Amino acid sequence: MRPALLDPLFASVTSLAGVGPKLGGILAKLTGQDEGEEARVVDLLFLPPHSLIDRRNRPEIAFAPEGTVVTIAARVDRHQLPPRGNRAAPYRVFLRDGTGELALTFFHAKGDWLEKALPIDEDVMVSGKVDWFNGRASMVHPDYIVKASEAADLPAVEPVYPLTAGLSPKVLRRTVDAAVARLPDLPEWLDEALARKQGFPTTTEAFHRLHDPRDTADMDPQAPARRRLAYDEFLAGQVSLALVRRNVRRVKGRPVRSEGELARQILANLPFSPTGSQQEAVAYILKDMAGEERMLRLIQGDVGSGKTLVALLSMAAAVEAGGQAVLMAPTEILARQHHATLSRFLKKTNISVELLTGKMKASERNAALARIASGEAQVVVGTHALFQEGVNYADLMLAVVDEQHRFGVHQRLRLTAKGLAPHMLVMTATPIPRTLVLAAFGDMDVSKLTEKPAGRKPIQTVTVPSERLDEIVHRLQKAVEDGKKAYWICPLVEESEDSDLTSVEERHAVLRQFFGDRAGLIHGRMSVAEKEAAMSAFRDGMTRILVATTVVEVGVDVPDATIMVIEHAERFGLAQLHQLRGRVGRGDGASSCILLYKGPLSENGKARLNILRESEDGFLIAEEDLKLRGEGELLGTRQSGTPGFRIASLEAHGDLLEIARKDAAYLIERDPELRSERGEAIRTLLYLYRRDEAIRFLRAG
Ligand SMILES: Nc1ncnc2c1ncn2[C@@H]1O[C@H](COP(=O)(O)OP(=O)(O)OP(=O)(O)O)[C@@H](O)[C@H]1O
Repeated sequence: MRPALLDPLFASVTSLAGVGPKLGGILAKLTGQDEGEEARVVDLLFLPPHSLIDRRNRPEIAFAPEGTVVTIAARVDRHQLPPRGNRAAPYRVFLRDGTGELALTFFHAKGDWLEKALPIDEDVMVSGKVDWFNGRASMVHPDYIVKASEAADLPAVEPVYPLTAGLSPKVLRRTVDAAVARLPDLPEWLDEALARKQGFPTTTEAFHRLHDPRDTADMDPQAPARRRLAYDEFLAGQVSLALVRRNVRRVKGRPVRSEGELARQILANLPFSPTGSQQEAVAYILKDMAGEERMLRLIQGDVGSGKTLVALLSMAAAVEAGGQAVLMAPTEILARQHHATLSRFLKKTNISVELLTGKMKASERNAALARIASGEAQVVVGTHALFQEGVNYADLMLAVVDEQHRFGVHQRLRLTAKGLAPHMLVMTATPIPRTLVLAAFGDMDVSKLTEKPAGRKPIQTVTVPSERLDEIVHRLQKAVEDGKKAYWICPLVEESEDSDLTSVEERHAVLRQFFGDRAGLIHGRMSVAEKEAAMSAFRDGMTRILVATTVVEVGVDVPDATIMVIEHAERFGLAQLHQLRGRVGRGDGASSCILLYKGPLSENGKARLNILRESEDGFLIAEEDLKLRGEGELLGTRQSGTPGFRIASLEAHGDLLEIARKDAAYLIERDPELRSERGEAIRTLLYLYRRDEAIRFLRAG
C-alpha cells in the first residue's frame, strides 16, 4: 500500500486552493494525463520550469532595454482614463524618474483599483516587460506593482513553466507552489556515501529548489537539485525493471524443446527464404527457450526487417512443444494485420490461429475465450485484451510483445502477475541506442535484425518545398495510372492547434478531385471497422492513394505500396519519419519517399531532413535524432505515454543512469522483497515516481 505520508501528494489537484474543475482539466492536459484521468498534486512537482525571469535588473526608465523584463523604481505622475464609451481604449498610468517617462498600460482595467495601487506622487516599483514605441517606453499589464517601501516583496527571480491554453503563468506558478508546499519529509532512499559523493541535496530540498530557483545556475541540468531528481528518476525506473527481471526469472523457465518440424513446414510454404539476421535471431530465441531460465529477450528490428516471421517461428516452437503462444500488438489494426498474416503463413500447417481484441462482439469473444482456455487455440493474436481478467490460457509458453514503445513495463508485469510464466520476447520497431534500451527496458538480452530481405531496392528520398505540391500531385497521377500505390501522410490536427497544418480530411477532399474514389482516407478518429475497411480497400487496390495521419506509422504492411508522401515533414521526429518511410520499400518494387516541407527551414531542420535523405539505416538515424532532439521525442513519449523521463535527460545525466543501474541491481540482490529500512524507503520512491506496479506484484508473488 502507498505510504500514508504520500497521501497529500496523491490527492487530486482540485484539492489545492483555487483549483476548480476547469483548471483541473487544463492541468490534466498539461501534465499529460490520459483521457478522463485527473492530474494529482504529485504531477505538478514533475513539471520543471524551463527558464527564469530575473527581476533584479533595475535600470532607469530611459535605459530600460526593449522587450526585456525589468524592475523600475519611479514616482506616479498622472492617470489617463480611457475616453468614455470606448471600451477598447486602455487606461494609462504614467510614471517618472530622473531620466524619463514610463506608461503603464491596462486594458479593461478597474479604475478604482488602479487609483489605490498607484496613487499620484507615490514612489512605487513595477516589474514587467518594457516596450519602446515612437521613443516612448511602456509596460503593458505589469507583473508586479508594489509601494517602494514594500520592495522586499518582489521576488528576485521567478521560474517560468511551459504553458497551455487557458492558463496564466501566475496561476500556474501559484498552483505549483501550493503543490510543493504539500511535500512531506521523505525518508532517504539513497546510500549516504553516494549522496555525499555526488553532493546531492535531499529529494524534498531538491524539489523546493527546482521550483524556487535562486539563479540561472539552478536551471543548469547539472545543478545539484536537478541531478538529484534525475538520479531518483533513474533509480525508480531501474529498481522497477530489476524487479520485473528478477521475477520473470525467479519462476523457473520451462525448457521448450522442438525439433523444428513446424518451422520447416512454415518455411517450405513461404515465397522467400529468411535472411541471415532472421535465422540468427530465431536461433538465439530457440536456445533461450530450451534453457532452464525464462527467456527475456528484446528484438530490435529496423523497419521492414521481418520481425513478424521471427515471432512466428518462435511461436511455432512453443506450439510444437505442446504449448500456446501469444502475439500482442499495440493497436487493434496491427493485431488484425498480424492475425491475417499469420493465418496466411500457417495455412498449410495444422496450427490454429485465434484473434482476441477488445472490440469483438460478445459471442465471438466468448467462443475465442473458450478455445483459448481449452488449448484448441494454439497461436493467439490480439491487443492488450489478451491479458485482461477472464482470459485463461490452457498452457501459455511464449508471449511475444510487439511493443513499438506503446506498452511499457506494466503490461509485462500484468502478464507475469497473472501467474503465467511464459518465455518473453519483446519486439521494438524503432531502433534505439543502447543507453535508451537500458533506461526503458533494463538489462535484457538484445538481438538486432540489421539485414533487410534480399531484393529490396533503396528508397529514393527527396525533400520538396510545399509550394511544389501541384507538381507532386501530377506525378502521382502518372504513377497511379501505372498501377502504383501511395500513402499521403498529414500531421495530426487537433481542432485547437494552429490551422495552417493540413488536416487529413481537407487534403483528402482535394486529392479526391484528382483521383476520385481511388483516394482513400484513414485517421485515428475513425472507428475500428472504418479503419479496417480503409486498410483493406488500399491493400486490395480499390483505393490507390491512402491519405492518412500517423496511424499508419506503426507496422502497417502493404508490400506493393511504393510511394510515400509526407506533408510538413519538418514537424516530425526523424525516427518517426523513418518509421513512416518504412511503410514503402517492403517489396520488390522501387520505392520513393517525398518529404514536403514548409519553408524556410532552420539549419537544424535542414540537417535533419538531410540525414534522412542520405541514410536508410534506422540505427544511425536514431543516434542522430538523439543528438538533435533529445530522447523524449525519440521514444515518442508525448504521443504514446511510454516510460519517458520527466526530469532526467540521458544526454545530461547519462553518467547517473549507469550508477543507478548498479545501485538497483545491488539493492535487489540484497533485499529482493524491499523489506530493509532502505527497501522500505525505496518503496516510497517507487510510489512517488509512479513505478509502483512492481510493488503490487511483489506482494502478489
Ligand atoms: N526473408 C524475407 N524475404 C523477403 N520478404 C520478407 C522476408 N521476411 C519478411 N518479409 C516480408 O517483408 C515485409 C516486412 O516484414 P514485417 O512486416 O515482419 O516487418 P517488420 O519487421 O515488422 O517491420 P515494421 O516494423 O516496419 O513493420 C513483409 O511483407 C514480410 O512478408
